[in-house]
Amino acid sequence: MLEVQKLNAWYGPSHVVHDLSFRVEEGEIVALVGRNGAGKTSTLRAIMGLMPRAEGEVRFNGTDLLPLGAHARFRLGLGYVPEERRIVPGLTVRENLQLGLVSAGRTDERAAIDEIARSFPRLKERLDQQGTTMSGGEQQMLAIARAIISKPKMVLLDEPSEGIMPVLVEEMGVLFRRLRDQGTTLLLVEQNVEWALNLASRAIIIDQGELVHESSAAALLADKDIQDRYCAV
Ligand SMILES: Nc1ncnc2c1ncn2[C@@H]1O[C@H](COP(=O)(O)OP(=O)(O)OP(=O)(O)O)[C@@H](O)[C@H]1O
Repeated sequence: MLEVQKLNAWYGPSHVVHDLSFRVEEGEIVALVGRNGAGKTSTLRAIMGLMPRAEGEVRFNGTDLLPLGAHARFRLGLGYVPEERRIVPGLTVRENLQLGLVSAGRTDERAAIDEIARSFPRLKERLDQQGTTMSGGEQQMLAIARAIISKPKMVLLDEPSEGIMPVLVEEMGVLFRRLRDQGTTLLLVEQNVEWALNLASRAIIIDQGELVHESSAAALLADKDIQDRYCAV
């Protein structure tokens, strides 16, 4: 579904992603891990068209994404939950969800919001509340809901469990498994390595912008040496 070939990316003069190649198959959860500053966020941003400069090839269901703008990538069915969540201040939960529909060009608004509210009971009770007045974990759930309301084929998630209380992290895991079972493909960047590896079928590690390890998630879960070498905080 997603084929990344010799991807390179830069912030100005700093070259932060180096010849990165990996694939994500349809319907799987892939964990992308590595220590702080390894280049995980930059990789997701390059896939989404949000890096100042990116070169190489990123194919999504055969279409080369790099020549396309970020908006066109959303429309092809790629969803993105950035690390900083970007819940819009001054807008209610419902209005934040509507933004997800608008950017994907989906118009059956009432049905879409009813449907998403069933999957996120915590949001259902708060549809008319300001999004930014919710807890950090609830805002993260809103950011995820906003990304999946348009039914993307694949979602890139940047450290969704960061700073979230354990009960919500648990709920998030259930949600990700359900999304996968419904056919959504997930690329999950995480610092919470054990949690991510328990959800994923495959794992990729990047270090200093390069791919240094690729295996089944179970194999990496069992390999504490590699985890310590590349994922220790
Ligand atoms: N806006 C920016 N301008 C310049 N350099 C940046 C910028 N954002 C990140 N970098 C640098 O790019 C490199 C990769 O950072 P990136 O955020 O992709 O790593 P990461 O693995 O996602 O780490 P983290 O877990 O801390 O988010 C780091 O050296 C970082 O300092």
